[in-house]
Amino acid sequence: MRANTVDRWLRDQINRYGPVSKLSLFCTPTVLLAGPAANKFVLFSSALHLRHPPSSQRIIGEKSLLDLHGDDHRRIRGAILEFLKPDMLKLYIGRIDAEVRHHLQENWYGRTTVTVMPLMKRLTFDVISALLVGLERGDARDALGDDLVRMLEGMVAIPVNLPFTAFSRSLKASRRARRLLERITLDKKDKLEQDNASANKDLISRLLSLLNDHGEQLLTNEEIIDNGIHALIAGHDTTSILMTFMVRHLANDPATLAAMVHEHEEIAKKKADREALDWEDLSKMKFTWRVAQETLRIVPPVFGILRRALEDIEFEGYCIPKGWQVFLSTNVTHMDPSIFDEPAKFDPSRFESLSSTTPPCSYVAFGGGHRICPGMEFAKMETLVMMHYLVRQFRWKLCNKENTFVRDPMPSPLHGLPIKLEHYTSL
Ligand code: HEM
Repeated sequence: MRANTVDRWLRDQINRYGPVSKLSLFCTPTVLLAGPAANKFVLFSSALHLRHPPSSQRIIGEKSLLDLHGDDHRRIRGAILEFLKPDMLKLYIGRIDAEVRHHLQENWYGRTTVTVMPLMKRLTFDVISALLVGLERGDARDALGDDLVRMLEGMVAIPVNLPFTAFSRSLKASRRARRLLERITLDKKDKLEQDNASANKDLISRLLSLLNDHGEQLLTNEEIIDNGIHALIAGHDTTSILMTFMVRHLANDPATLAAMVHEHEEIAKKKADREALDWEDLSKMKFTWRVAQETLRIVPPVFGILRRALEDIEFEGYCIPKGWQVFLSTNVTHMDPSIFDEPAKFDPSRFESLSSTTPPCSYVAFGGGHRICPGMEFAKMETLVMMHYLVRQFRWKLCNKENTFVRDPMPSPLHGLPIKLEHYTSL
């Protein structure tokens, strides 16, 4: 998948054969769909089950949301949302703020060039490992970070467990990460039982403290571990890609950058020196979030959604046979000129009134329906906090003029996006 040819190939396929066509994916007959009606059909249908590359289940574990449906999916998703809902997330802005400042101080400040993508990955990992698993900075966090990278490398690999394959390295990393999460889970359980820890400290503590109607732990330890690993994986590359592509875009769009700087300076004016951002500050970053949404429209980290038909099912007069896959190309809809006027133009103002100007389900960067991304608010918080400090402290120029990216299957800019940095103000 080189130089975003996948996006182009999907667009050509849909232009040639229309919004419903056939192909073979992972050796399985697959219906390719695009458009708002297809988005609604796929995201809301209970006759289509989530399908993912076979290697990912063995890396993440069988009890994660990826493999669950119906009541089990609702129970675990509900538990995860107990942590990821805005009321809870409000409690964590200070910690995200501290991680972002530390990251900038360690990795950006005093440098003349940096490579953005690996740094954004490091930052998102630091934030999610602190808030989802409760790991402080140190060796255990670093080891989990290395294992997470290895796990991600094997997610779409051929699932053959032979020595020296990406898949076998991923499985080993997954076993190590699982052992670490198991130790952390048992330790937190002990502390919670002795009333020696807060149930709201992180996702694992929150999941451990949820009880069913009989007063028993709602989720088993295995469910907690598998879903902890899944949340780490789901939250790592996605948010770092968003922030990387925002940096790439802002380098060549002084008007958007100036509007963002203005928004953040207004917020900073009312803060004491070194005071952390709070929920109210984030609620004022409306323009910045529109810039993020527009970035996700043009370069969605998740460019397609895969499902499997549980029974024969009809869409717009076509029968999709039981067992077939459905691949929903979300990026093709995002770039459809009949829905988004001048789709290649970067225009954050589209998001001022998106629902009145586009058909429902046109914008699906975070999915939709019962599997809509539960980490959306979390990703929003991380992105807004990072952008607040970045645009106030730095100016930058791209080292590579070529404006392309590869998909593998997540998008990544050329050479990880090296930039020349200029320091604007100090921390
Ligand atoms: C810019 C950042 C992000 C983007 C673009 C994104 C996108 C998505 C999309 C499109 C889906 C739906 C996939 C489908 O229907 O098959 C999804 C699901 C999911 N995301 Fe995100 N995500 C982001 C950040 C996060 C974060 C930070 C977390 C965790 C803290 C997270 C956790 C999850 C989980 C657990 C699911 C599975 C939900 C389910 O199956 O019920 N995501 N995400």
